[in-house]
Amino acid sequence: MTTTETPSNITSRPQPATDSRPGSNIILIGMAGSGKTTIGKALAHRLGLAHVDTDHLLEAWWGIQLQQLRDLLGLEGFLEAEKKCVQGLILEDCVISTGGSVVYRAEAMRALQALGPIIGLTAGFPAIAERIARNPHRGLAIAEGQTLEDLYRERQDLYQSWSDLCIATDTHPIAACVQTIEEWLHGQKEGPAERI
Ligand SMILES: Nc1ncnc2c1ncn2[C@@H]1O[C@H](COP(=O)(O)OP(=O)(O)OP(=O)(O)O)[C@@H](O)[C@H]1O
Ligand SMILES: O=C(O)C1=C[C@@H](O)[C@@H](O)[C@H](O)C1
Ligand SMILES: [Mg+2]
Repeated sequence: MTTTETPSNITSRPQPATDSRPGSNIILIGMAGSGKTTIGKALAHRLGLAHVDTDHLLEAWWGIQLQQLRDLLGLEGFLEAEKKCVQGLILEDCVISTGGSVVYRAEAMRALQALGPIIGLTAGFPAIAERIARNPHRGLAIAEGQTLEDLYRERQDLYQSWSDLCIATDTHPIAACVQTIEEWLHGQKEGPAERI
């Protein structure tokens, strides 16, 4: 080791290996309750990949639940913490489920784009409202005075514009969503990537 090298085993973050394959992950985005965690786990299992959920990383890093973190940091602070978490990801061959609010930070989305194709999970507002009501402990990055429907409408174009593929999770069961994603990924390996 020369004197200019940083001892990588002590303080520096691990860097991607020189033979790393950027883009080998699969990223899921979508509204809270759209199924990022559920489909992410099932897809990872199906493909034999590891599953990483950035919501769980944030909770582990801060040691508190997401809604508590949102309350502690405020909306902007939460979005910044989520962005930093995503920008710090160094991953290969993982299915990455994200938080619903990650689309509010373009830098975070560009970091995700570098990690692999982005799949947007969609569902109509009634299904999202029902799924969120079923799990009231689910955190939400919602501004004061905003309704869930406002939030849903505000985000639709964002999710769509960052997605390489969109899959409806309210009209297809989990296994069918996983199969469609798997087939699409297979097609991507054979031909050039296409935004649909
Ligand atoms: N086809 C489907 N795909 C995914 N989830 C489905 C489907 N049908 C029903 N569900 C249900 O919808 C819910 C989706 O919740 P999940 O926690 O996976 O969403 P999420 O996008 O990760 O939300 P959050 O952003 O809050 O983490 C689960 O209760 C799941 O069982
Ligand atoms: O859609 C949202 O606003 C959120 C969804 C969750 O995944 C968490 O990332 C967080 O609670 C915010
Ligand atoms: Mg989730």
